[in-house]
Order: sequence, then structure tokens, then C-alpha cells
Amino acid sequence: MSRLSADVAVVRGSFELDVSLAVSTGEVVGVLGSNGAGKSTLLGVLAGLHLPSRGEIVLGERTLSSPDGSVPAYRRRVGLLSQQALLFPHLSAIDNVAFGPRSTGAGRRAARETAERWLAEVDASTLADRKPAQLSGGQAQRVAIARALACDPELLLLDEPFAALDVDATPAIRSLLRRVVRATGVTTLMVTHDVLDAVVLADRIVVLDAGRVVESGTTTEVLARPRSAFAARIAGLDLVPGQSCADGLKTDEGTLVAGTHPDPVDDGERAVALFAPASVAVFRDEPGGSPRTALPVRLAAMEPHGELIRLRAAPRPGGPDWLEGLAADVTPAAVAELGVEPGEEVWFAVKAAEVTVHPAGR
Ligand SMILES: Nc1ncnc2c1ncn2[C@@H]1O[C@H](COP(=O)(O)OP(=O)(O)OP(=O)(O)O)[C@@H](O)[C@H]1O
Repeated sequence: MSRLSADVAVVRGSFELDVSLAVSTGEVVGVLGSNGAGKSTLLGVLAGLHLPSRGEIVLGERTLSSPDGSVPAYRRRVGLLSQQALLFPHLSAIDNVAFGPRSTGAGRRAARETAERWLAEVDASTLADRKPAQLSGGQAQRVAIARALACDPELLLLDEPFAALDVDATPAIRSLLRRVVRATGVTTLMVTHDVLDAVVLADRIVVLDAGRVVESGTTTEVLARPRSAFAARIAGLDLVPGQSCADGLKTDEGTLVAGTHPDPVDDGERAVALFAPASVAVFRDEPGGSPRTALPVRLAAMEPHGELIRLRAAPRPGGPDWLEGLAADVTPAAVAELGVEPGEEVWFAVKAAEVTVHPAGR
């Protein structure tokens, strides 16, 4: 497994990608950005599918690309997993997985053993003899994950790996990918449109806009204090970091945020609780009643948000940092009735049924 360092430009027609990026050994970095920002171009230049017009790509001890020349794609030891599984249609699942090890010199038997091991790793042993046409989208993506990892890549590139799956298949494949990426410790770059993928899989996110890196930081940092318009838009969710527990999530200082667990997550595992600002109710005094979480905050700002008004929270003196920037979207009538002003102390409350708890990057 290797550290990646890239400082490259790529020209595609009138578009130019110009980025400098370092990914530590074993780190998982999510790449986000709007359509046409250059995300796929970035993966393409790392994989060796596009030639840079400038710069250098270094993976571990090896220079993959420099002004002196480029290592061809098939010799980079870079695994690429796309939206579509792109399996060879005429080969069985196991032969698809064995293809990579075979082409890098493994004997037939060793390649088959490697493929069997990887199919077991992705819970697809029973699919070994099926042809791609006999696999569902989720099954094909499991086999594609096994195929990408069976080559023992030093860098794994994921290009919207869940985009083509139906919503029911996504959580299982997402947690499978999280498990195998963590288990192998492979350095990984993942392009996604979905902030939840970044929350679950990435240690850090990088936001691209018009071919440039405009933000970088842990998912929590970028969402709590978005600096680019894109990050602000994806940060349309409230996020509380902590540890998963039976009833939801417990923050580091012991606040329980009651919620449900749509993705499998163990008690005590790092996690985040997510909820929509529109599901937050605002009170002057501590609310009681139904199973909900009430957070004491100071009202930091009020801004129009479509038909609603977005109230932004800040911690009260001595309160935890994660309260900074939490949003509540309420009707103008509710704001008038509350009669609150920025600077005043209020309570943000959210019902357990509105909160989902997901495993989080390290
Ligand atoms: N073959 C090509 N020739 C010329 N320009 C291209 C080509 N492919 C892509 N581009 C341009 O490069 C830019 C970046 O495209 P890219 O696919 O990397 O963006 P992206 O962030 O992955 O977008 P999306 O989220 O829509 O997949 C776009 O402006 C696009 O028009």
C-alpha cells in the first residue's frame, strides 16, 4: 500500500484540470463536486487513461507520470471500479476475478485461489460459475470489487461505485466496500455525488470545482464549515459526530442523539447522526415528551431559505463545538411566534424517527 502524491494538469478540449493532491497510505479520500467539475478526469489521469499536460504522479516509490514519461495503465497497479461492473461477458465470475492475477503473471492455479479468496471476501462464492448476464446489478458489483482487489492494487479508484445500483442494494454494497477497503488498507480515492458515501467511507473529502480543489478536510469539518457553494449545498444536512450506541449515537461528551441505524454499525464504532434541518423544531424552553433529542444552543444567525427561515446554531458557553452551524428550517410564522433574536439561547429538538446513524470515517 502506498502514499499517493499528484500535482498535475490535464487538458480536455476547453476544460483544464489542475490539481495538487496527497493521499496518505491507507487513507480513503472522497472526491466531490458538481457535474463537469473534473472528478472523472482526475481518476482517469491517475489510472493512466489521460495523459497530463504538466506535472508528476508518484505512488509509493514509483513515479507513474512525469515530464520524462508515463507508466502505461496496465502496469500502474491502480484498480478502478466504475458505476457499471464492466465484467467480461464471456467469462464466469471467477474467471473475471482471476483475470487480473493471471495477466500479472500468476499461474492458473494461484490465480484461481486468489479469485476464490476474493469472491469469499465479498460474499459471492456461490456466484463463481455464473456469467455476468446471470448476475443482478448488486451481485455484479460485488464481483467487480473482488476483481479490482484481486490485482493487489497499490491505489484503488472508485468512480461512483453505487450510482448504478438500486437503492435497496446500496447500503449492503457500501458497507461491504467499507469493510474490504479497511481490511486491505489500500489507499483509495472515491468519486461520489452522495455525501452519505463520503460520510460512511471517507476519512477526508476534497471538493473540486471547475478543475480546481476548492476545499479539503474531514467530512465533518467541510460540512460544518462549508466554504464552497457546492459544499454548502451538500451540507444541507445536519451532522453530529460521536459513537454508535443501541439507541442512536452518543457524542464524545455524552449527549445521546436518538436515531435509527440503516447501515450496519457496531456499538462504540465512530459514527455520525444525520438529519434534515426541516425536521428540527425550535423551542425557547427545554421541551419534554416523545423520544427526541433536545440540544441547548445559542442562536447564531437567521437567513431566508426558500419559503422557510434557516436558524443557525452556535454552542452556548462551554458547549461542544459540533453544535456550531447546526441548522433548523422553520416557517416565518413559527419564528414570529418564538420571538427570538440572534444571540439568544434556544433549544433545537429532533425526533428519533428523523435521525439516521451511519458509520463514519476514522
Ligand atoms: N472527451 C472529452 N473531450 C473534451 N472535453 C471533455 C471530454 N470529456 C469530458 N470533457 C470535459 O471535461 C470536463 C470535466 O469532465 P469530468 O467527466 O471529469 O467531470 P465530472 O466531475 O466527473 O462530472 P460528472 O459528475 O458529470 O461525471 C467537462 O467540462 C467535460 O465537458
